[in-house]
Amino acid sequence: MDHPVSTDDLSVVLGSSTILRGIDMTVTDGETVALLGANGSGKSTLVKALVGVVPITRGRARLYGRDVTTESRQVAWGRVGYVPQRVTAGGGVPATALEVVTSGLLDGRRVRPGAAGRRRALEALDQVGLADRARDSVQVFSGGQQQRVLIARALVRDPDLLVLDEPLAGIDRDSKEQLAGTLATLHEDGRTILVVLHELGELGPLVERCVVLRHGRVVHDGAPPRPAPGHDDPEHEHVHAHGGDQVPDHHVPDLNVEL
Ligand SMILES: Nc1ncnc2c1ncn2[C@@H]1O[C@H](COP(=O)(O)OP(=O)(O)OP(=O)(O)O)[C@@H](O)[C@H]1O
Repeated sequence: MDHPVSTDDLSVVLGSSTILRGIDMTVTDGETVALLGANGSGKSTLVKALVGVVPITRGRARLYGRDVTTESRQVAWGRVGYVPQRVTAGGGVPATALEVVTSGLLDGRRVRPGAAGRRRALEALDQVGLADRARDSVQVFSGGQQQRVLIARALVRDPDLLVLDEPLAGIDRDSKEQLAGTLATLHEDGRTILVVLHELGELGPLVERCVVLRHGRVVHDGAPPRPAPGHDDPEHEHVHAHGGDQVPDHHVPDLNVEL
């Protein structure tokens, strides 16, 4: 079975630093997996290595069974949508939201995506709630709106595997909920989603498995950390009896895995 993502003893050294150490990770068809970990634990480097942006020093990474280093030309890149961590969608080049999203369809062979492609790009913009801004320059967009344009750019290929690096960072609450809804629909459709997150947040209900990195190693791979019973109840006051005294309990209850 060729899984959407599999890594085998993957290590990445950048400069003189070992960033990832012996990562074994598999994402199976239709799964939604969150990649969690503290700042600098290597989450972005791992997804960059998976999509061939960062060179792999040892071990291997495969997408749909093809080695991203040695079989790069055979990898089904058309099945993969990648949303990098918060970069500007404009890149200094004046372009409308529609142009940026349409460029996600270009694969080096087709010079112009044509009317069908533009229709598809409009649908993708609609999925992120920006259809009405299609013809505006992304340079005037807010950071969160630019992020949504980049997500639309990945969605326009109708990918089977979506790899997103902190897609909700810097996005307002309504847009987060909208994007969570879009990802939920893709998940129900059977797509595979690997998403780098700081906290489960709005995507919590969607995530089936968490891989937690610390100092470039996997320290947890399994069920999402769940709040202790009752702690996710908004009415819960986090006050427990300790030897007869009521002592306020200020620990953060929603992530039991130490990051
Ligand atoms: N090109 C590079 N050269 C050297 N070190 C790098 C390079 N890119 C990243 N690093 C280092 O690798 C480590 C992991 O970075 P990475 O961006 O993967 O972490 P992260 O878990 O995604 O963090 P964050 O949550 O802050 O985005 C960091 O210490 C970073 O400084």
